[in-house]
Parts: sequence; C-alpha cells; structure tokens
Amino acid sequence: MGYNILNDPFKNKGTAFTKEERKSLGLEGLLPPYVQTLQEQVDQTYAQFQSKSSDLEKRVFLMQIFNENRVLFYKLFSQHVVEFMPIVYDPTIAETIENYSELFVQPQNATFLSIDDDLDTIKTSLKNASAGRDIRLIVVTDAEGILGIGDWATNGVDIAVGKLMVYTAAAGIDPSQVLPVVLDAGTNNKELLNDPMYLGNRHERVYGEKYHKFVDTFVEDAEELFPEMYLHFEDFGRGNAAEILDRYKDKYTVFNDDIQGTGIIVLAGILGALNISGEKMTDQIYLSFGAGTAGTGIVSRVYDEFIQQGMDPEEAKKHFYLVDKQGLLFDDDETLTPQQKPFAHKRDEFGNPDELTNLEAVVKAIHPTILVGTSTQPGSFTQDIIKEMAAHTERPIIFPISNPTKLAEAKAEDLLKWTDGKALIGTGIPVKDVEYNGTTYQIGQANNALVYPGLGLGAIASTATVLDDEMISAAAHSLGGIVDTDKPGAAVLPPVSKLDQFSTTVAKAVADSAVKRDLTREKIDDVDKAIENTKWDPEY
Ligand SMILES: NC(=O)c1ccc[n+]([C@@H]2O[C@H](COP(=O)([O-])OP(=O)(O)OC[C@H]3O[C@@H](n4cnc5c(N)ncnc54)[C@H](O)[C@@H]3O)[C@@H](O)[C@H]2O)c1
Ligand SMILES: O=C(O)C[C@H](O)C(=O)O
Ligand SMILES: [Mn+2]
Repeated sequence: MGYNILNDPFKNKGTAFTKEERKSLGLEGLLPPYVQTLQEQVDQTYAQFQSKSSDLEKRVFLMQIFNENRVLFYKLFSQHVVEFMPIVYDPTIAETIENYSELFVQPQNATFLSIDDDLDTIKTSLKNASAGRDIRLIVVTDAEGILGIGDWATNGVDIAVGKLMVYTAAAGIDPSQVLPVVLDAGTNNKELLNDPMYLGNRHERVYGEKYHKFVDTFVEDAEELFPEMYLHFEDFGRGNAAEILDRYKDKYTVFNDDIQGTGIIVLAGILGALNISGEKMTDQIYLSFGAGTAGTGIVSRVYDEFIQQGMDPEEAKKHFYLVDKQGLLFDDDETLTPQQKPFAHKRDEFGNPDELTNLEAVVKAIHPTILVGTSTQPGSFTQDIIKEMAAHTERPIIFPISNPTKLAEAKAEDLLKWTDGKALIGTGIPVKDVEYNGTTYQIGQANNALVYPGLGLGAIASTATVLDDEMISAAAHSLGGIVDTDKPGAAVLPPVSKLDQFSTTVAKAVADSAVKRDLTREKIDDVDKAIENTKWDPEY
C-alpha cells in the first residue's frame, strides 16, 4: 500500500510525508527519517538541477521529478519560470521529441491511441489513462507537424505533455485534471520507420476516411466521457489542422493552438508594436512568409482585426500578401489550400508577376510594414531583404517565429543591427536582451504559450460552451497596456516573468466575453471568483 502512494505522482509527497502520514499510509521504513518541508525539497531539487550541464540533461532531470511528484515539480517550476520555460518547453522539448525512444523511461500518464486498434478501444484507453480523475483539459496531437521539425508520430506525445505543463505553471490548471493524448496514425518519417527502438506504429501515415473516423471517434468518446472538457489540438499537419477545427468549433469547446493561439499572440504583438510606433493598424501592409497552419491562422486573425476596425473586407484583403514555397500566392494556383485562397492576389495587379517567386522580389514589390515568418526556413530574413523592407517603413514590424531556435527566419540581434534599432521584433523562442547603440532592447516572445494557458483557464473557469472569435479577439486585446511602451527598447509583448499574472488577465477577458453573451454551461455571477476557484496551487 505504501509503495502505491509513493508511485502515484498526484499523491506522492516523498520526503515531505509527515510522521503521522507515514504511519497511516504504510510508509514507515520506506523513506529517510528526516521530514522535509516543500520548500526544502524545492531547494534541494533546484541545486540538483543546476548541477546538470546541458539543457537536455536538465529537462530529463525535471521530468523525473514530474514523474514522481507533481506538487514538487510545479512548486519548483513556479519559482523559476523564466529559467525553466525554454527547458521544459520549446526549444529543448524538440530534442526530447527527436530522441523520445532513446530517452523513454515511463509514459507520463498520457493516452496512446493507435489507428491500428479497434475503434472501441479508444474509450477504454481514455478511461484507463484518466483512472477516475475528473478531466477538464486535453491536449491532443497527431504529431504530423511538430513545431517546424515535421512528423514525429508517437514521439510527439511530449508536446502534449509539455503544453499541459505550461498550462499549470502559467495558469494554475490542476494537473490531476489534464490528459495528454497522442493519436498515432503512422508516420512518414523514414528515420522513425527505420529505427529499431521506435515505440510507435511502423507504417506510413494513414489519411482519408480511416484517419477521420479515428479522430472523430476520439473526439466523440472524449466529449462523452469528459463533457466539461476543453479540447486543445496541437501540431496536426497542414492538410488536417484547419479542417478538424472547423468540424468541431461550433459543437464543442475546442481550440487549435497553432491556428488560433498563434493568431492571438501575433495580433497582440502587432498591437504592442503599433502602441510603440504610434501607427494605425489599417495602414499596415502584411506579408506572411510561410502560409501553412500558423501563417494563415495569423493572417485570418489580423484580417479580422482590420474588419473590426471598420475596414471594408475587400479593401482589407489588399493589405495581405502570402508567400509560400512557390513565391507570392496567386489565385490561378491550383495547389492553394482553402485557408490561402481568400488572400491570393491576381497576377494583373503586378507589372512583373512571374518574377515574384521569392521573398526578396515580393518585399520589393509590395513594401510590407509587417513581416511574419512561419516558413521553417532558417535565416530566410536576410540582411538585403530586411534593409529593403526598412527603406520603405519607419518602424518595420518583424516576427521570425519558426521554432525551434534552429529554424528561426532571423535573429533579433541581426534585425536590430540591420534596421539601426528600428525593428519592432517578436521571436518564437525566448531571446536575451540585446544591447545596441547604448539602448537595451527587450525582445517580446511571440509564442502561443504566452496566451493559450490564460485562454484555457478563462474557458474552463467560465464553463464556456464554445470558444468563439469574440473570446479570441478579447484575449488578444487583453495583453495591451502591460508593457511601458514609452521606455526606449520596450518589448512588443509582456515578459515571460509575468506569465502567471497576465494569464489571469487573459482568462478574465475570455471569461467575461463568454459570460456576457451567455455562452456558459453554468451561471457565473463573479468571474474573478470563478477564476480564482479554478486555479490550483502547488501545495501539499
Ligand atoms: N511562435 C509560435 O507560437 C508558433 C506557433 C505555431 C507555429 N510556429 C512555427 O511556425 C512554423 C510553421 O508551422 P506550421 O504549423 O504553420 O507548419 P505548416 O507545415 O503548416 O506550414 C509551414 C509552411 O511553410 C511553407 N514553406 C516551406 N518551405 C518554404 C519556403 N522555402 N518558402 C516559403 N514557405 C515555405 C510550407 O509550404 C508550409 O505552407 C514552425 O516552425 C512552427 O514552429 C510558431
Ligand atoms: O510549441 C511552440 O513553441 C509554439 C508552437 O505551437 C509551435 O508549433 O511552434
Ligand atoms: Mn504548435
């Protein structure tokens, strides 16, 4: 009996079990005699953490703590958020996904669903993994498009686990009420298919009807088992992500992080940048480099903002340009995705349409004031391109947000150098302050992690029945006013050091929006109280 509780990360307190607890729980003799306080455990664990040399080793160590004791893990995390975010989450998480089999020690309370199993095992699997816990939040991935590193199938379970860790650290979501889920529909990653240690299905990725039946059954079963759940989709492939979101968004409380979360954080960053420059949103010319899931998700969110600000829809479309592998997207291109189509241009708008096959030519032709990179093409925002952009706009807004670090379109430091400190920058991963010409520039992190935890908290606390555009827009606008924009070198987004505070701000905006329009399951009289009551604290 004693060992059961020591092996249950939701109940285990390790050396912090009191003498009385040790007696009543059958733990006598199973622990060293000294009873530690939680803070003593945190200090000891942090010292051990510091002795690890690489970020990967640090993450592996922290995950051991996570595996054994959730309260200790989250107490430690809460005291070192800025230091831990890049280790627990992006970019180090990319390394653990690529090396999942090699690093595997235990399944971390995730649900592993396989397309090869009978569909009726899905419900059983969800029941087994939740083990009687009251699940309010699921992060599910099919891992076809993990960050910018591609198809990692079962290895991608780490992104579901990692996103959930940030939910708890940032917004206080109770870790016993969450469930990570990976849908293994096969993989097209040759490296995995040929790896004798690979733990997932060793066949090519299944698409079409069988795939959709697999996803549908998962969604319907999960909704039936956990009707109060908020369902977060992460890192699905370009061909499926938007379609799956559209299928469920009016029926259940669902959220796609890459489409909607990224849309919110980039819009918030642009609003922050315009606060600094004093310019108007509707004067901007927006260029998306990489028009996949995130690229088109962001464009659609920023476009909606133009409309909200009163611009005519057809007029607004003239402010948006998409560049993908083939160059500027034109409406005669049969390979356009449904999300790209509304923003494709006519060839006759240009004198040289056939030359607009690369980023540089497009920047020269359209003079963007905002350039967002979701292309997975490292270094593609070159000095020439940035200088050309900066020649036609006073404060270029530049967001190279492809992850992880090795895929970013540019480095913040270079962007500042090439624009004489004028660029207003958002990066995908955390970046240290940059000293340039006597000014210290803080760099905003345009990563959806700054917003999805608050969004989820707001939806869960308010018992929202859907997550609609108005709630999403409210979230983006709520991040304004936190940064002192008059300070030279101010960042376009609030710092990760305040993540827990502004997650509550975001939650409140989202919950208010749901409550005001009666989009909640229960009647909520006091939004602040509902949010406070939903939050979990890492204490024994
Ligand atoms: N910072 C954030 O919060 C955040 C959020 C979501 C995605 N991202 C990053 O954005 C990137 C894209 O993610 P996604 O989910 O949209 O993937 P995706 O596969 O859906 O989209 C990538 C797009 O880039 C295009 N592309 C590839 N090579 C190109 C080239 N040479 N020139 C122009 N376009 C090219 C692809 O054709 C595709 O349309 C990833 O690196 C991901 O990590 C960042
Ligand atoms: O996971 C991240 O760091 C952000 C984003 O969801 C991505 O896919 O890159
Ligand atoms: Mn993602």
